[in-house]
Amino acid sequence: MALYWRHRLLAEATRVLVSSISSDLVDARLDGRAVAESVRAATRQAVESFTQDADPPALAVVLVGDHPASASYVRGKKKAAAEVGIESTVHRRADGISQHELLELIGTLNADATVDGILVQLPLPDHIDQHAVIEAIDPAKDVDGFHPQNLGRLLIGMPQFTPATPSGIMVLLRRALDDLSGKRAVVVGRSNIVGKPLAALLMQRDANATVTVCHSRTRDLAAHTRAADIVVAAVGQPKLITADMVREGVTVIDVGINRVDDDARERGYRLVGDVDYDAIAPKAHAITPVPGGVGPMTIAMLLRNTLQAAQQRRA
Ligand SMILES: NC(=O)C1=CN([C@@H]2O[C@H](COP(=O)(O)OP(=O)(O)OC[C@H]3O[C@@H](n4cnc5c(N)ncnc54)[C@H](OP(=O)(O)O)[C@@H]3O)[C@@H](O)[C@H]2O)C=CC1
Ligand SMILES: Nc1nc(=O)c2c([nH]1)NC[C@@H]1CN(c3ccc(C(=O)N[C@@H](CCC(=O)O)C(=O)O)cc3)C=[N+]21
Repeated sequence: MALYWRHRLLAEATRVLVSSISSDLVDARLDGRAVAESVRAATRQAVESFTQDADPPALAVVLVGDHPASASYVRGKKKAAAEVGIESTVHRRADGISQHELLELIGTLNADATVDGILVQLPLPDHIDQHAVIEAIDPAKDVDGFHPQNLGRLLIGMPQFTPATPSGIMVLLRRALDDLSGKRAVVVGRSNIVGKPLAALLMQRDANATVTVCHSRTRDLAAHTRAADIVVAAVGQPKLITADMVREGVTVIDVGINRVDDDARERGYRLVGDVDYDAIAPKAHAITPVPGGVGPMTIAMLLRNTLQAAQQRRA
C-alpha cells in the first residue's frame, strides 16, 4: 500500500513538473520561438530597470559586404534589440574594405564609451583575416563571445560572455530534460562558434554530459548518433541526420540553417535544418524545428549578453 502511494505521489510530481514545461514542448516539438520569447521578456524587464538611471545598452553591429543571409540576420537582431529596449547601430561597409580599415573601425568602437557590445557579422570576405578581426574586439565588449579570451574562459569554467548559439542550445536542453548528468551527447560539427563551445558547456560540471564531437572525418557517424541520448547537428547539410541514425527517446537539436529552392514561396526558397524532422519527431523525446528552434534563441541570448556587457562596463 505504502508503495502504491509513493508511486502515485511520484507520478503526480512528475506530471506537475512536466506540465510546467509542456507549453514549449508540445508532443516532441521543442518550440524555440516560445522559449526565446520568455528569455526576451526577462531581458526587457531587466533593461527597463537598468535604464532607470542609465542610458540604454548599446550594440554596434558591423556588417561587411552584401551576403543576403547576413543582411537578413542583422535585420532580425536589430528588430529584436529594439523590442527589448537595446539600442543598435549597424555599421555597413563595402565588400572591398581593407583589413586595415576594418581594424580601424573596431578600434573606434572599442574606444567609444557609448558602445557596450560589438558584433562583427560572419562570414567576412576572403581577403580579411577573421581571427585578427575577432582578436581586435575589446573582450569586455565581445557579446558574441568569440574572442580567444572569452572562449578560453569558457573552457576553464569561468565564462564571461558565452557564445549565443551554444548557450541558447543549453537553455533548450534544460527545458527538454530535467537532468543532463551522465547523458551521452553527440555534437556534429566542430566550428569555433557552435560545436566547440557547445561541447565545452555540455562537459562542464554544472551539466555533466558525456560528450562526443563528430565532424567530416568521423568514421561511421551513425554509430555515434545511435548511441546518443542527445544529438546536436551543426553542419549545414539538409537531412544529414535521418531517422535510422537515432534511438527511440532521443533529444535532437537542429542548428543547421540551409536555404533550399522552393518556387511555391514568394522569396524562392525555404529554410531547412540538418535533420529529417518529420521522420525523427515520432521517435524523439524532443526535437527543435527549423525555422523556430535554435535561431530565435541565438538572438535572445545575444541580447542578454549585450545587457550583461552594459551592466558590467558601467558598474
Ligand atoms: N541557428 C543558429 O543560430 C545558427 C546556425 N548556424 C548554422 O549551423 C550550421 C553550421 O554552422 P557552423 O557551426 O558555423 O559550422 P561550419 O560551417 O563552420 O562547419 C561545419 C562543420 O560540419 C562538419 N561537417 C561537414 N560535413 C559533415 C558530414 N558529412 N558529417 C559530419 N560533419 C560534417 C565540418 O567538419 P570539418 O571541421 O571536418 O570540416 C565542420 O566541423 C550552418 O548551417 C549554419 O548556417 C550557425 C550559427 C548559428
Ligand atoms: N558574429 C556573428 N554572430 C552570430 O551569431 C552569427 C554570425 N556572426 N553569422 C551567422 C550566424 C547565423 N546566425 C543566426 C541567427 C539567427 C537565426 C534566426 O533567427 N533564424 C530564424 C529564421 C530567420 C529567417 O527566416 O531567415 C529561425 O531559425 O527561426 C539564424 C541564424 C547567427 N550567426
